[in-house]
Amino acid sequence: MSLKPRARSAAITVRAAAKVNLHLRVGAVRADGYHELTTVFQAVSLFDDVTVRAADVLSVQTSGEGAAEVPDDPALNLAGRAAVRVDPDARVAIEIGKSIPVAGGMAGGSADAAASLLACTRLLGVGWSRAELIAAAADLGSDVPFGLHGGTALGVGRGERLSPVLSRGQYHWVLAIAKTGLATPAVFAELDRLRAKEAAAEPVTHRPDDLLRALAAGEVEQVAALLHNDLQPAALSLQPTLRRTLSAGVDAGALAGIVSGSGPTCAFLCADEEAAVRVAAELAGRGVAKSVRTAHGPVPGCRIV
Ligand SMILES: C[C@@](CO)(OP(=O)(O)O)[C@H](O)COP(=O)(O)OP(=O)(O)OC[C@H]1O[C@@H](n2ccc(N)nc2=O)[C@H](O)[C@@H]1O
Ligand SMILES: Nc1ncnc2c1ncn2[C@@H]1O[C@H](COP(=O)(O)OP(=O)(O)O)[C@@H](O)[C@H]1O
Repeated sequence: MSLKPRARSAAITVRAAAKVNLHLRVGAVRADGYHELTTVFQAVSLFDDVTVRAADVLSVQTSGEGAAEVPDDPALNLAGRAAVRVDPDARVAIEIGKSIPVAGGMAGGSADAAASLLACTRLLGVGWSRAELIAAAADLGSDVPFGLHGGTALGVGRGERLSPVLSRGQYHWVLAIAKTGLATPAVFAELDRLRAKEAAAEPVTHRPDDLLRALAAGEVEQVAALLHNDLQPAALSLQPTLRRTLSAGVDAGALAGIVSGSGPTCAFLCADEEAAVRVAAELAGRGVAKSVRTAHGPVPGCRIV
């Protein structure tokens, strides 16, 4: 007789959002190999859908944007690993419908992990508190707690310790999705290499008070002027063609452009929705990206649909 918690419903689908880092300062390498960082995340309206149902064995199937680059082995797929974190003997079939670019610096895998955690706890009737859910998320990856949280948040530590940020208004983005991805560890390693070469001063990771004030006031132009990413030089060093993408977006009328997290997706903040549609059309015509999307933020974190 099985002592496993019983499945309570046939299938649960959780929708999970992508993120951009409005601000990302990378500090020193810690003893555990991670970098201390300070970041401001904003969840944006590109979504993956993760559906979990009871099954005989654990499996993961991915469809949609970039599915061929996502591992289906549950031991490698972050959504499969999340299911095992909920129950080491989880017998669930996980289906991921991807819209978030893979290895794009938009935390798609982390979003899927967060969605799978939420879906599996519900499906398997695991009565975790919110704190237990967040702790499991942090075990799975630095960006996973933000996948649950959504909205706008300040992240410290390795990015997993979050506090909510007051943000007024909607921000309209154009996302230029690159032909090939960048692996997050490689981008951090490239930053270390560049810093060692330049004998740079000790990096600073203090709270970005000016940006937090601009977000609270809903001043989009001010937010655009304050976008910052310490990983950008490393991403540009690994994919030099991104320089052309960044200038093309600004030439097309965006207020500012930035590499999203570890890249290579370039995110352009626009004055309003109309401007974003114009910039997206112009950028698509220049052929500097595999695809161009518009999105707005902030949007909520994982939710059951
Ligand atoms: C850079 C950021 C910005 O939000 O995300 P992406 O842009 O890649 O999505 C995050 O810091 C990534 O978060 P996540 O993708 O969850 O990373 P993890 O799985 O925790 O770590 C993957 C690898 O990235 C490096 N890493 C990550 C976080 C951190 N604070 N310091 C690091 O050095 C380490 O090499 C680590 O082994
Ligand atoms: N569910 C998943 N979705 C996407 N990538 C995944 C997933 N599970 C594991 N991966 C692996 O993680 C790598 C980085 O994933 P992703 O989260 O898309 O990028 P980033 O860290 O740049 O935001 C991918 O190249 C892939 O090999």
